[in-house]
Amino acid sequence: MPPRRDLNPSGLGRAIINRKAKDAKRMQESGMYISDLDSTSRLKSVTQEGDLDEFLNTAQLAGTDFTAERRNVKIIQQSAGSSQNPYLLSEQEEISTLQKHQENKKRLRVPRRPAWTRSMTPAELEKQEKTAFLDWRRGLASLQEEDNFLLTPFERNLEVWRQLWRVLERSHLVVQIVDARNPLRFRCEDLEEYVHDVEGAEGESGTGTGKRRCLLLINKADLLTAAQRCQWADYFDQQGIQYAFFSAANAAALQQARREAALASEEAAGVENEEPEEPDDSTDEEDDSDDGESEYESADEFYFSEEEDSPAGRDPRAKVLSVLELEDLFQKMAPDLSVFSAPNGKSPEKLIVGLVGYPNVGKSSTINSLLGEKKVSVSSTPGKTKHFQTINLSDTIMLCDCPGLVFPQFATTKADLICDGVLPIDQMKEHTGPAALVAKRIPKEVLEATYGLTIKVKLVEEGGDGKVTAENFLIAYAIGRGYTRSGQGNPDEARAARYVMKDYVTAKLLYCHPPPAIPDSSFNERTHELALARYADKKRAPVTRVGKGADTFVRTEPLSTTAAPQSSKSHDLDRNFFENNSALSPRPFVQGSGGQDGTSFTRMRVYPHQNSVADNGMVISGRRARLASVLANNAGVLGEGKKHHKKIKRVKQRSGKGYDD
Ligand SMILES: Nc1nc2c(ncn2[C@@H]2O[C@H](COP(=O)(O)OP(=O)(O)OP(=O)(O)O)[C@@H](O)[C@H]2O)c(=O)[nH]1
Repeated sequence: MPPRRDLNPSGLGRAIINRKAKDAKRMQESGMYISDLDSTSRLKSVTQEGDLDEFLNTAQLAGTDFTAERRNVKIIQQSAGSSQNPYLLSEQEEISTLQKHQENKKRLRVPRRPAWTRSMTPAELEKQEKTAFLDWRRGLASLQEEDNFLLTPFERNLEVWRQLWRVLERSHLVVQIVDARNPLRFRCEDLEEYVHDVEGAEGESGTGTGKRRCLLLINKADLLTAAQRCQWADYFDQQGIQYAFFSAANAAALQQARREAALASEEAAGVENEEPEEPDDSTDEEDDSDDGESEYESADEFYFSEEEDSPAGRDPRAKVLSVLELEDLFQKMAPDLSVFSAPNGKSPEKLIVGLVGYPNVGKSSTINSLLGEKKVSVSSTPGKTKHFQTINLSDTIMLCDCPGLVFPQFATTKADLICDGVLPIDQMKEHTGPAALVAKRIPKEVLEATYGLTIKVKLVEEGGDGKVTAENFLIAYAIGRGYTRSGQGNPDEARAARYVMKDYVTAKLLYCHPPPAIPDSSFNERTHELALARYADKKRAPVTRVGKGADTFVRTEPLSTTAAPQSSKSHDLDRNFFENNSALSPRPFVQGSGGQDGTSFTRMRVYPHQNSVADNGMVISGRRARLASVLANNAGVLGEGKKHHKKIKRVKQRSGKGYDD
């Protein structure tokens, strides 16, 4: 007998189907035309759209009939024989482009949330937000098409902007976090203007405007020398910008040291390592568990401890604030909360600090360091934070973390955005542009010393210009690491580029943009000197060359730390030496085969960049270097605990560092 049909149509399966259909309908209405969406994909950051996507999304947002218009096709022509990368601008083009940007910067706006009241229905609210958003997108499109401006990929998903609107409405102090290596790239001036225009959370006209405050927090300040921070401080002072330097990485290192010191003193006192008890309210220490892993391993080598003793290092404007100093600054900068009174006359109980910024500038790390705990997941992949979160920092402060947002900006190139860590490297389709920028910004000697490579360049006598190009750098890197393309075994430049770009973004290859009117070369001179000192003892990887015809030979070059072009005499000498002493010559590095000399894996050998130079010139490990620098700068801070988080239990989380989820 066939099984009886279930006569009840309201089973779980039907409920799921109904739910999906409802979600899909809502999504259609909210601005994304795709239908298979759940709550996370609604918040997916959309910074790059194909023409068709853009066309359909615009049509969807408009919710009306549309007529397709033919777009003008721009052809970028490159003169034959030019060494200029077609994905980058020439020097002249860059100057005129920047000038044009400066003149038109007021036209780049953050989308505003239209005024709203509690009496509006959700549908009305939705409709007016979509209309305003569409107008905003049209404005940017006309900037691109009519005025021929090139814009950076910017956030196009209305849902993500809605997150920003909510964060701004809730916050009393809006902290814009920027990356110290390029603060102006990450600073959105219009956001600061918008903060002053934002209406109150109650949506009643005039209740919130002009009351919120802004602060520019320059995170990753550990990557700047004290002198560089002073130069930036001069610039920000001139512009009347409220700013502070901070390093979430230094703060985390200090917190870890505090935990280790506490653990060591417990052990010294002979305390049994039993199940940890709930911490006592009267103690300062907040946590006793630790996985011993630093979140900032990749950038660990950059601490300018010796700089802190210089006159620039003693300039209070250039000081890298500690966590407690930053918290104090929030309080000092806070507006009077009584002006934010709700209609019932009650003032807010806590200061709400909104944290806003581009992806990957370190918002989550800053929050973690403020909390002294890992509460927000940190990743080197941009765009990890998807939804805004509120976190109680203390009895008086609440943090509000906004997802990373790519604000509209005039573009120089997409390559710049990859270098700035705004666009994910794993989605990089064109690698020569970003690699050419790295080769232009980091001197040849530093590239060679960092990777232990010898980069061959075309000298003037050979018809070249003696400069490192993306191509010869990537080829040297790929050969040194044994990255070959399947098939003919040619060097895999695309793969090499991905590794190099990750190193650039995580600051293993460090370049800092100077304030306007300060030349690049002088600004980064000390940074490059320190990088050279750090890798001074690093050996060069052998270069494998294949000659032509009967003369074909494979040889390795001597290990040297200089990169002078070889004369024919030394060429012969080398050849002689290596052919006769092939047993002595180093073997090329083969991935997975252990150390470069064929011995077993050691961290020092495989990751030699994780060394740093101490004040006395000695090479010390990254974490020790960071700590030395932080301690030099904050004498006595090891004992400085934070009372208000002692109860938070640390949840062990994968850092995501070095991996892409
Ligand atoms: N050197 C250095 N690196 C830092 C610092 N703060 C964060 N980083 C690194 O920057 C990367 C991004 O940090 P996150 O805290 O995840 O950045 P986020 O702004 O929250 O990123 P989204 O989640 O994409 O919005 C990670 O690789 C961090 O290790 C710092 O003060 N110094």
